[in-house]
Amino acid sequence: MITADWKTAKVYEDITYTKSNGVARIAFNRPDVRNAFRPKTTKELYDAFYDAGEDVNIGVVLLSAEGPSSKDGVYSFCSGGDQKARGHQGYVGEDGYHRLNILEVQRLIRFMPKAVICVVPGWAVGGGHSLHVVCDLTLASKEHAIFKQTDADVTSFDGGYGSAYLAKMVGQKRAREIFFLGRSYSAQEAYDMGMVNAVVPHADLENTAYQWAQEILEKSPTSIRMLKFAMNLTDDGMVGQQVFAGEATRLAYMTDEAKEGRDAFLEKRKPNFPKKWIP
Ligand SMILES: CC(C)(COP(=O)(O)OP(=O)(O)OC[C@H]1O[C@@H](n2cnc3c(N)ncnc32)[C@H](O)[C@@H]1OP(=O)(O)O)[C@@H](O)C(=O)NCCC(=O)NCCSC(=O)c1cc(O)c2ccccc2c1O
Repeated sequence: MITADWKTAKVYEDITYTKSNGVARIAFNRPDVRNAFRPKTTKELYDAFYDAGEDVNIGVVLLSAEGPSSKDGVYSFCSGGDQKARGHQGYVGEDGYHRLNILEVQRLIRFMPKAVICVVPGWAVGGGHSLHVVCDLTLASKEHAIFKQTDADVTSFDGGYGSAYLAKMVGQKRAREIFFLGRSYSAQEAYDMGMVNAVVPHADLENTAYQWAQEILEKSPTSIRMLKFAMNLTDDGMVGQQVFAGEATRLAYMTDEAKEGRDAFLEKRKPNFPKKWIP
């Protein structure tokens, strides 16, 4: 078992960002408001996820949360958009613009060629629930994780991955129940529905996520990225095909054929491709 030795990768205001032995950990850090995200939070999340995606030494990302709340000791993963920052068109940032830019973070998680594990130590609500849905894997605290969709209470519906992809995961009837009734579900209930990979004692949650990450890091990086994009493909339509095909193009670039095509162009001659049509 490898013990994590987290080193700060960058200092932010609303999140923490650390790295250890091939793993990046990005964590919400507004526990007193159940880790609700405001535009500053989503901007920081985007920046950290982008960095983790670009870092060739990072193979797995954990999306987690700091806590508990200093006010009442309650643990949370994320309670979605900060309703105090909500204006009439979106969530209002320091620049005064209204944004729904958590969707950009969702797309970054979805399209990054690395596994993203969601670590849920407490409440996963509204847009926080949708974030867990879009991550590749979810581990949940046995004692404190609670899954709840409040979108229909606050007229803010995630009509993309948060709902449609959830339905693929737990089935249409359960997904409609989750959104239409807005009930709370325990980690075990979420596991039984198929939207959580493991229910873990709270004290072991972070370490378990780290060990799962280490197991993934032992696998072939090319296989992990191709498998992730293959599993995304049918649900992501033409964009899913584009992302998967980009990886196929990268593999094709590595062949002698591709080198010959490039060199022939640069040398202003006809390409002499190897005449081998593999069966
Ligand atoms: C999460 C809760 C169920 C927890 O309930 P509990 O009783 O344990 O805690 P309190 O309610 O007392 O909260 C403690 C403290 O935190 C503040 N707080 C909690 N959540 C938020 C929040 N989302 N925004 C702002 N502040 C929050 C709360 O006010 C308390 O502060 P005090 O100062 O009074 O101590 C419960 O808190 C809860 O239901 N929270 C709200 C959940 C919610 O409705 N979230 C928004 C859903 S919509 C959304 O997230 C969303 C965002 C997007 O950007 C989208 C973009 C595009 C499409 C869809 C989007 C989307 O759906």
